[in-house]
Amino acid sequence: MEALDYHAEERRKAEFNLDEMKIVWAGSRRNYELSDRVARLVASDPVFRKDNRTMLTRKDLFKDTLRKAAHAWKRIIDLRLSEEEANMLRSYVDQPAFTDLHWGMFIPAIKGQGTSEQHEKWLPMAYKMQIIGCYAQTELGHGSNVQGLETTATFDPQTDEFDLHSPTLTSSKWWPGGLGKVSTHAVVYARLITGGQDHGVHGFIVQLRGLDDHLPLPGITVGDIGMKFGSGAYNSMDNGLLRFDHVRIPRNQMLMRVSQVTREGKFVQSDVPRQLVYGTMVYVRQTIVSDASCALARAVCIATRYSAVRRQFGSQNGGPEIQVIDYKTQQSRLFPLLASAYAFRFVGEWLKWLYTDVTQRLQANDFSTLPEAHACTAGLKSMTTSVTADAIEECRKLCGGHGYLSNSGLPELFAVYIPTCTYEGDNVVLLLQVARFLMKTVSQLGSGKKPVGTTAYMGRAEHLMQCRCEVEMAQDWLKPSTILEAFEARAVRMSIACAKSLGKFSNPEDGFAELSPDLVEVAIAHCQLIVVSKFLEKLQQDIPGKGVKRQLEILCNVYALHLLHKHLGDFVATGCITPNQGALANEQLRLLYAQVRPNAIALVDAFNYTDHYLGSILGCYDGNVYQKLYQEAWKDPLNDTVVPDGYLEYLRPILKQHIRTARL
Ligand SMILES: CC/C=C\C/C=C\C/C=C\C/C=C\CCCCC(=O)SCCNC(=O)CCNC(=O)[C@H](O)C(C)(C)COP(=O)(O)OP(=O)(O)OC[C@H]1O[C@@H](n2cnc3c(N)ncnc32)[C@H](O)[C@@H]1OP(=O)(O)O
Ligand SMILES: Cc1cc2nc3c(=O)[nH]c(=O)nc-3n(C[C@H](O)[C@H](O)[C@H](O)COP(=O)(O)OP(=O)(O)OC[C@H]3O[C@@H](n4cnc5c(N)ncnc54)[C@H](O)[C@@H]3O)c2cc1C
Repeated sequence: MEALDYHAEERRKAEFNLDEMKIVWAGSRRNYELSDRVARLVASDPVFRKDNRTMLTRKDLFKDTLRKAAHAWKRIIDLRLSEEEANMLRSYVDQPAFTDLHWGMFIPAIKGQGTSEQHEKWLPMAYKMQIIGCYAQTELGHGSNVQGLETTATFDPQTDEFDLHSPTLTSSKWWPGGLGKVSTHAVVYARLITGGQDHGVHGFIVQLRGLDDHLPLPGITVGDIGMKFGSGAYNSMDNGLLRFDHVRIPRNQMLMRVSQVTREGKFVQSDVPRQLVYGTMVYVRQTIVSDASCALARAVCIATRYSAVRRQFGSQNGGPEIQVIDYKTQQSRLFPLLASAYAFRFVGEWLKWLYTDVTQRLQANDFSTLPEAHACTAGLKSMTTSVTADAIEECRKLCGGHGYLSNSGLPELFAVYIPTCTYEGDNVVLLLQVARFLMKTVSQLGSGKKPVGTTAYMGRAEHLMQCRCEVEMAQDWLKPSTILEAFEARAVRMSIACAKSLGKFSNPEDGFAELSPDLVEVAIAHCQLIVVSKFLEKLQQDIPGKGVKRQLEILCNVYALHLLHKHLGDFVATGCITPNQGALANEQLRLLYAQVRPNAIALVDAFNYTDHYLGSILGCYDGNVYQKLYQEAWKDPLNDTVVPDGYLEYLRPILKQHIRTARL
């Protein structure tokens, strides 16, 4: 018997080839096939069940995480999965674990900052998971200010060793994932001291626990920092604390690609810029942008499918009520998020390319694109994670009361997702880095140095400062060049206005501090321009499949025009557009929503998420929401007994007292 599909009618409405859209979303046919196979593999494996995890105690959740990680590793070995497939498998298991940090930061830190001898020694053990590592940078007293870290690594020429020490309470390492209970090793960031001189923060490979008994090595105090936001959620991770009491490590465990310490204790700074010590963060920020599109797509998929099932008001002659997805307000809240998911997907693809390019250049000692890579990864990490975190909460509200149920999947997704706005760089701190980069670019405009890459538009500042938007009718807003010029003009005008204001301060640092809220806005305008322009560039590509390109054009316009509507103040205040042109953009936006509507369900189907990965009754593929909610309610442990525990001790006496009082 064919299973009932409550979305069948919605799916029939789609005006594009879904299979081709799935490939666009995945990046290529190969990626699609790989990811589809791995997602199904995880979904069909009972060990990876996750429907009960919000009910587990912290200890049970942690043990469950260890069990899943061990099982995942077994599957990876047994099935001889490639590194790419293994990463996919871990991400579909969808439970934050120490392995994220081992593969995502410990290994990349050694690869990026270690010498070839260090690669040869450490990487084979790490790849086989004979050692498990984490990334121990943040301290109790300092996270954002990396140069403010206090842990010391003092070279002792007598023994050819470093002495790792935590001199203060605030120097305790605090937060590293995987550190609390699992990691045998860590890349520890500490101030390098040689001959009494402080050379700033560098990375060191330090063994923390015995490989036979898992006990902390002498001089090491290590443990978990405690429960975090939400039930389940990120509590599967053992974020840890760590203190060193004069722990000795051999000299060759300092990561020495950027700087070296010789046998005699001489500090040698190579030609490689010191910022490469921050390289692992750049790598992870880049991956976080792609992950943002996945998390956003997940929330949007749940809210869209549920909005098509849910009906409220408007029944005519006893007929069905209106699907909430047909309310214009619902569309104006939901469809920009759907468009943003696609936009972040494409900018994530581009950022991956940029990162690969900069890595290849670094290997050839070309450091010219490093500032651009830093600004793009920092800015886009910040912008996409902030939008996604807010969007998950918006999707919860779009699902009304049922969105607040744990089994909607949204509370847990929110709790797991929100720390991305903080980790790997606080989002405001990162936007200020972008602003610095932009102000530097503006200051060099008259010097003959041509801005390149994502700031190339600033080379056309003269035109962009005085150009007038030519929109006369709503449909004029559909011209890519019109949209692009409006975003470029807004970004450049905001940058130059801020640069001028900065120029009024005698001390530039005072000016930067004073104007920092405006500078954050400038950075956001620049990042939004990048996302819009990369979406438009994507549309220049040959995109096969009936109606696929057309849908993407619609989504691109929704993305750009909803931003224009949201930030109308910026656009109008900088004189890029008139208030009337702003109103025309809004008119066009409404027309675009009507075009998205029949395709909405198919556009979220294109994410190809299994019900297992989505983990949401409201977002389940077949849309059989009410029956599933009803069945699920009875599985709650509170419903194991008809009369609850505690009735005799606490409820009955009150009720009886009531009866006694009534009798009086
Ligand atoms: C299921 C998942 C599966 C797989 C996922 C795969 C991978 C993901 C893995 C794990 C993810 C899971 C969990 C996440 C765990 C999170 C881990 C962490 O949070 S680690 C700790 C992160 N910490 C931070 O990000 C700290 C933020 N602070 C900084 O980066 C810096 O201190 C600063 C704010 C940039 C300031 O640094 P500093 O004071 O040194 O710099 P200045 O402002 O003086 O600038 C000097 C100069 O340097 C340039 N610059 C700064 N940073 C960089 C850089 N990274 N690269 C290149 N250049 C940089 C800066 O622009 C200045 O340039 P100038 O103006 O002089 O030209
Ligand atoms: C779940 C999670 C996992 C983590 N995993 C790891 C890990 O594996 N390894 C690791 O080393 N670290 C890890 N961290 C730590 C994380 O990287 C830091 O918390 C993060 O970099 C932010 O630093 P902070 O906590 O010092 O924030 P703070 O800098 O103290 O921020 C507090 C507030 O001050 C503001 N602020 C700070 N500086 C400025 C400024 N210059 N200008 C304007 N405003 C400013 C911020 O915007 C923010 O509002 C993790 C954190 C979390 C939450």
